[in-house]
Amino acid sequence: MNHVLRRVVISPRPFANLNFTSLLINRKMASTRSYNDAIDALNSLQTPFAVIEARRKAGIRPDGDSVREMRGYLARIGYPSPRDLDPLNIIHVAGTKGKGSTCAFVDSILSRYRRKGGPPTKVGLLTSPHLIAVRERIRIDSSPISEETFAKYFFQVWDRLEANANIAADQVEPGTKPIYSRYLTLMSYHVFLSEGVDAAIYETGIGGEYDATNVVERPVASGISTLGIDHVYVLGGTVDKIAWHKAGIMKTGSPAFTIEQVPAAADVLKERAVEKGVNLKVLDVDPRLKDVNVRPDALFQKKNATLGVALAETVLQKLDPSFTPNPESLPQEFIEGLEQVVWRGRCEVKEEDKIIWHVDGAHTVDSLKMAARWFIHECAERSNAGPQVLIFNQQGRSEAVDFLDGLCNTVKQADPTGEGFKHVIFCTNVTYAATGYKRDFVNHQYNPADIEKMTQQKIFAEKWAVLDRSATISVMPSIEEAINTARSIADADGSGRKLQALITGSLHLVGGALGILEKADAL
Ligand SMILES: Nc1ncnc2c1ncn2[C@@H]1O[C@H](COP(=O)(O)OP(=O)(O)OP(=O)(O)O)[C@@H](O)[C@H]1O
Ligand SMILES: [Mg+2]
Ligand SMILES: [Mg+2]
Repeated sequence: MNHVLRRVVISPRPFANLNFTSLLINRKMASTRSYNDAIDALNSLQTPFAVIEARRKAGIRPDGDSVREMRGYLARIGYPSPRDLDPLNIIHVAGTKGKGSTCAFVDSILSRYRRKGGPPTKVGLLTSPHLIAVRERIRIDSSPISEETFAKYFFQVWDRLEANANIAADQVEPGTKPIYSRYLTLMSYHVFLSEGVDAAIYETGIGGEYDATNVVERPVASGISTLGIDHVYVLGGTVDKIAWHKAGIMKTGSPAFTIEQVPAAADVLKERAVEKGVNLKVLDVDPRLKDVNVRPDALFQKKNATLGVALAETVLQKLDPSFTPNPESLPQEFIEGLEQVVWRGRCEVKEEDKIIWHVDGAHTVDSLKMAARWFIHECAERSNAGPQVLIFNQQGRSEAVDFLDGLCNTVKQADPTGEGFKHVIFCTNVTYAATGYKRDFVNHQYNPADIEKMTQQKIFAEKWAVLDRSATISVMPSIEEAINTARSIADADGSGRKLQALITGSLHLVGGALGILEKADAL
């Protein structure tokens, strides 16, 4: 087993330094205020690892205060009433898996109407997490906002929060700023309203009820994608508890949609819909998708597409009274939107001379099984498929070791040869061997010592050795070295067949890997 620890460049930045960091940022901001300054300032809003640990130990979880605080911050940046968000015609999506994909379908469909002259005329999209760069979380007309636009609005929000530090003091503590992802959510409202967006698609961050995106009171529609287990610490360890949180995005007076769910989740969604007086529609896979080439050709993606279609139809009906859905068939704009959607890092295939890379950001038990089935399906379709290699990571979640059973067994069972992965490489999320993290990936929420010692990766390696005695297992300190290891295996193979590599377990891993494979920002 390769436990060689190379130089890992990380910046631990203890909590005690935060004030100093902010001072430096404030001083620098006055003169330059570039995108990089904005990302540094944003990174200073991350909750440090030590604080997260302390909260966990004390059992502190988000509650209703978090939405009230967001309202206070909105007031400080110039939007005192929740009605101020109405011009955005928000489509709000929650779920354990498929949120981002559903939002991407809606965005892609609406963009076809926009290009025809609308409505809508300008489409906003907020998603999380990011794959390559922070600014990709906030898109207008399907493109991440530019570095200049990001920096401009980032600092407008920053300055307004400071200038109005005492407004809405009954809702949020004076002088504070929202943490990282909440800041981006807050900023997105300002960006979209300032830029004249008239349809905005919002993916929730974690849960729904207490999520920062839940400040919206009158969404055009809410959609709940597939529910399962994730973020157990915040949301609870059973699917009914998780469903309670996600159901929090349904709003009285707005239509809500979901797809088939496991019974425990479906029951909670229905109960909460009744409580709120919401007409929740539970959709079977849309029969109009029969002749639509949704990729990958898998049930989970058809469910995401079904939800996307219903949400897009609802917003189009609101914006254009002459738009009437046809129950028999989908308009050409919908078909093109669904078939040509781009949602990077999910079920993506990249071919090189000696390797075919399969890249998927799955990071829950269920979605990793889905990714494993997709991978085997892809390999089975090729005549020249060589040995299978896995590159995996998941940082900062101790339960991630349990992801490995499903991944290992699904691949073995689904693989006609029954062989499974011949080589398994666990690496950290550090992008490059020599220079460490890209600025957009600096993460103070992980324990730096664990990354330096590759603690998590060694636990994964030990577990895999039990699951599959025949696999060759390596542990690598960076994504770049993991990719190079796979390339060396391909070089040494000599069978003339292409190595089949699956990169999965974390969107950060996948984003870093795509950047390396494309030798550039894959944005
Ligand atoms: N409906 C679904 N059910 C199960 N797995 C899914 C579903 N949709 C997507 N996936 C898997 O989950 C991965 C992430 O998809 P997506 O980005 O749509 O989810 P998400 O809900 O936004 O997740 P997160 O924000 O937690 O990363 C995909 O690459 C795919 O492997
Ligand atoms: Mg998630
Ligand atoms: Mg997402």
